[in-house]
Amino acid sequence: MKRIAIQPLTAEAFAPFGDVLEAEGAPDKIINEGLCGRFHDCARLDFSDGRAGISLFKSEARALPYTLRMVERHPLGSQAFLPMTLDPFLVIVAPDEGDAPGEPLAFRTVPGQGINFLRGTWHGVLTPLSEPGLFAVVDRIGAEANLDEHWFETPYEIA
Ligand SMILES: NC(=O)N[C@@H](O)C(=O)O
Ligand code: NI
Repeated sequence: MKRIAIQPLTAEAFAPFGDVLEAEGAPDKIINEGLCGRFHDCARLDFSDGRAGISLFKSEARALPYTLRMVERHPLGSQAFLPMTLDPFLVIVAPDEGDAPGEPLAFRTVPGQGINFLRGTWHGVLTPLSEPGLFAVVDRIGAEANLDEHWFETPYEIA
């Protein structure tokens, strides 16, 4: 298997694939009588003609090295994963190369980071690294099929 090294998640490296949500640095606005900082409008959400929904995912943790067999994408909407714990998790994306994914990239979040996949971004399914893998997920709600999967001929080892 080809090995993919896990790198730290940064907004710059992730920008072609989505957004990193984190309350770092100066907030955009101080609210609530000066007791709260608002980090405003952090993600590029897109639900085409559907509507936004918030779901909760409670996922089993994965061990490293992680065998990546498949990536998926949602052609009709973005998908945000907002951890409800402070545990880092694994984020896997792949560039689109002629409607098929290219070589994946793997990132590890730091506590307090969430992510938003842009509409149509190839990504691995939710991969927590600790239990409970509890996340709020903001994505498109609609009756249409919104999932393309690509199974790799040869899996990758993520470590
Ligand atoms: N299928 C589903 O709801 N989850 C995936 O989209 C995922 O990215 O985990
Ligand atoms: Ni997804």
